[in-house]
Amino acid sequence: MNNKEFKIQNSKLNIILIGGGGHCKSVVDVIEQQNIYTILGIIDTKENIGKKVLGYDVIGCDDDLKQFVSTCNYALITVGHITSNALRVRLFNLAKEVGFTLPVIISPLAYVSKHAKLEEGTVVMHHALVNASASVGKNCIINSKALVEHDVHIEEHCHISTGAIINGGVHVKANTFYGSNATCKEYVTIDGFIKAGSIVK
Ligand SMILES: CC(=O)SCCNC(=O)CCNC(=O)[C@H](O)C(C)(C)COP(=O)(O)OP(=O)(O)OC[C@H]1O[C@@H](n2cnc3c(N)ncnc32)[C@H](O)[C@@H]1OP(=O)(O)O
Repeated sequence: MNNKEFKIQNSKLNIILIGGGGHCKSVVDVIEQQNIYTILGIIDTKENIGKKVLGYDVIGCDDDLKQFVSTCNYALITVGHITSNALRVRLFNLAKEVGFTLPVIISPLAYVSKHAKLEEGTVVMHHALVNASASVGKNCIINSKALVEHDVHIEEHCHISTGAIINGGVHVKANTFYGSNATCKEYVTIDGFIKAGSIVK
């Protein structure tokens, strides 16, 4: 390794991922492509400590979170959200409480307008598009190939699933699950559980 490579590797920021299931795997891929953070390990249930997710060690469970803050400033909630987001919300609040910073993670394969605003702990996955004047609250998942159009306002703790379309000016209330391939009329308000493939008018 030459000097330049060494400096680049050491200038990367450490992050831990909280939740070691399927969504975690997709987020690992985004973070690896982004090449800004070094994944120190995964937090999952006690039974899974010592196992690996895509080569990264499960290093602890929720109870251990506080001990990692001194070696790692950054964390992201990588538990998924389909039937309920209660666990994502609880872990987000816990991570904040113990002192982690929850960054915005954007895939290098996504497009996020410089006129859009994203809040802490939100992830924008591969090939998603967030257009001008859109805003996305904290701890949201904008999943692969989702389209969030101009002037959309998404409140906190929402999951906009794979391939979903949110047309211009729509307001998505907090904790909403918006299923894969769902679409909607422009400037409507969306709240709750929207099934995959729905049309919201
Ligand atoms: C990377 C990724 O994989 S992102 C994954 C994104 N996944 C999706 O978009 C699919 C989400 N699921 C759905 O939209 C629906 O389950 C469907 C459309 C696939 C099936 O719907 P239906 O056949 O009409 O089934 P039904 O209405 O009985 O609901 C089935 C499931 O939907 C979910 N569901 C339906 N309504 C609700 C609701 N109001 N709140 C929470 N969950 C609900 C539950 O998971 C339910 O499972 P259960 O059997 O444990 O209750």
